[in-house]
This record gives sequence, C-alpha cells and structure tokens, in this order.
Amino acid sequence: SACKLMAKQKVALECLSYHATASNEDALKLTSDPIPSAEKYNLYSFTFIDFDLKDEDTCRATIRMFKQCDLIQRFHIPYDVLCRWILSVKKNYRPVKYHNWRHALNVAQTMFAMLKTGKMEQFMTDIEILGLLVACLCHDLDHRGTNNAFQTKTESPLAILYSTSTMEHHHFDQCVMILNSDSNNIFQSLSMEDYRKVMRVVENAILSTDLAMYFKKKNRFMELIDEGEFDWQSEEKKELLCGMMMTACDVSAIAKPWEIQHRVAKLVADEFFDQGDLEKLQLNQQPVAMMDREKRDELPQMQVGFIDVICLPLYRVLSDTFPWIMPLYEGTMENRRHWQDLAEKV
Ligand SMILES: CCCOc1ccc(S(=O)(=O)N2CCN(C)CC2)cc1-c1nc(CC)cc(=O)[nH]1
Ligand SMILES: [Zn+2]
Repeated sequence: SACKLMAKQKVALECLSYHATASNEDALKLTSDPIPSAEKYNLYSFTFIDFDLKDEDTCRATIRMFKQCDLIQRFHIPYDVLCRWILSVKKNYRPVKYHNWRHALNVAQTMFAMLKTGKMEQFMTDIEILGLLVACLCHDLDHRGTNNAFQTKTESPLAILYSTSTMEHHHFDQCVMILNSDSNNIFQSLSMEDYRKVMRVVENAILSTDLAMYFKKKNRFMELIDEGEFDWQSEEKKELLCGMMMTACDVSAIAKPWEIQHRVAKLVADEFFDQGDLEKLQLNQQPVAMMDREKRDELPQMQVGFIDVICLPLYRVLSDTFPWIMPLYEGTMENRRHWQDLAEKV
C-alpha cells in the first residue's frame, strides 16, 4: 500500500543519512590484526564476560569464533570481506543500554559455546552453524531500546511496515541490507542453493527471537522432545530447534555468574525504564510495571517470574536432550536463589 511504501522510504532514508557500512580503513586495520586464541577470550565457556574487552577485541573474538568453526575456509569467505562485515554489523547497533553490540556478541558467544562445549554442533549442518552465528550477531540490529508494543503504540514507520514481530523483521532487514552492501557479503562464494538455505536459517533464527514466537512454538517443541524425537533432520523440527537455541542464547545473561547477571539486569531495567519514561511523557500513558521506574522494587520478583516462566523450562528441556548445556540450567537456578533472596528483603 502507499503508506507501507512511504514507511519503507522513511526507514531507508534514515539509513542513508549516515554511511551504514564500515570504512575500508577500519576493515584494513582489522584484516592485519593478530587474532588471539579462543582460550585467551574464554570463548568455550558459558561464563564468558565481555566487560573487560575493548571494541577491537570484540571484533577479533568474533573472527576467532568463525575460525574455530572453520567457516572461513568451508565457505570461502574472503578475509577482508569478513572483517568489513563484522565492523558493519557492529556499526549498525545503536548505543542503547542493553540491546547493543555487546549483547549481540554475548548471544553469539553463547551459541558458539552451545555448539562446541555443549556438543550441539553434531546435530547441525555447516550451513546451519554459519547461519546461527550470523543470526546471533545480527538478531537485534538497529534496536532503538523500545519493544514491539511501543512501535505499535507510537505508530512508528516500522510498525506500519511489519504488524507482527515488528523489531525482529527490521533486524532481519538490516542484516540483509549489510550483506547487500559493497564488499560486505560474507555469503558471496556460496552456491545459489546454499545461499538460499543459509538465508532461510538466518531469517527463521532472527524472527524466533521474538518472545511471542517462543511462546507460540515451545509447546510443539516440547511435544517432540517428549516423543523422544532424536532425528532432528526434518526441516520443521530443525527450524524449531534452531529457534529454541536462539531464545536460549538471547536470554543467557540470566545464567551468568551472579555479579554479571546483576549488572546486566540493571542495563535491561534501565532500558525498560527509559521506554516507560517515553510512554509517560510522549504518550501520556502508564507503562507496564517492568518499565515503570516507580516500581523498581518489584524487579527481583519479576526476574524470578522471568526465570520460572521462560528460562528454566527452556534450559531444562534443552539439557534433557543435550546434557552438556546443563551449565545454563544450573547457572539460572543459582541466580534464581539470589533474586529470590532480594525479593524477600524488599
Ligand atoms: C531486569 C528488568 C526486568 O526484566 C524483566 C521483567 C519481566 C520479565 S517477564 O518474563 O515477566 N516478561 C517477559 C515477556 N514480556 C512480554 C512481559 C514481561 C522479563 C524481564 C527480563 N527480560 C529480559 C529480556 C530482555 C532479560 C531480563 O533479565 N529480564
Ligand atoms: Zn536479543
């Protein structure tokens, strides 16, 4: 429709107002950087911490993950294109408090640890491993620190373009935009068939990070697990598993050592409270409790709810079939105790 076209043009214009992809100079510099080992960055661990990494280190750590999965050779990714693409992805994350590049890196690192340390790579094709890592790094591209409900309420151009999973469709759009930019297409050497396959993995994975989709699909997934479904080779089952893995990685800060979880939860809360402030000021509306800074005392109890409703059921069902990711379940149980203690103190 005409207003969809206008919305698309409005979103596109925003991108043109600044150069969306990384400079050749920055790409060249990263191309010549030595890449430390996976052990140096602690990439195989479920307790990876990015806080003490400089931005350059986050790009080197990303390259290290691609190297460890042998993706550069396997898919003939020109090294300078990989470097430019990583920098372009990082550049297209906004400096919001939580849904920024650091969150994307942490989600990708948890996926790497699930595949390697969690031994889930044995159930995945090379295309799926490539697609999942790329999807994690791109899954929140150009996030504005506000959720889907806010896009709808403010009739933002994004909500006119995509009525469901609004932000997730935009994140995928941004991922495609970067891949289609000069010398940023890390999939350029793939056959047409492999290109189609990997883009389908990336799209399904990014759209699966909408928690509404998780709620919709988790029962079907649990059914398959209860039926003792082990041949994860059918398309539908594979897409379900990849989607569940994406949510598991997306919420994995909940399983980190308490000191990290507590610091990250503050970033999540601050971003939620900023949206709540916007809703009060811009929309003259009362925000939901989780976004209302006047109700910050309810936060520990909300975290216990988040753990019980979303995180523990998912980590339990995944570790039932893939026992080596049990550390995510255990880390979450430990943090539940800390949040419960704080909830009882208030
Ligand atoms: C930390 C500030 C409070 O954070 C929360 C409060 C409530 C709930 S909820 O499970 O009740 N639920 C989720 C689905 N919404 C539609 C309704 C509300 C989740 C979080 C939370 N979310 C994330 C993911 C961004 C990370 C995180 O650590 N905590
Ligand atoms: Zn995310």
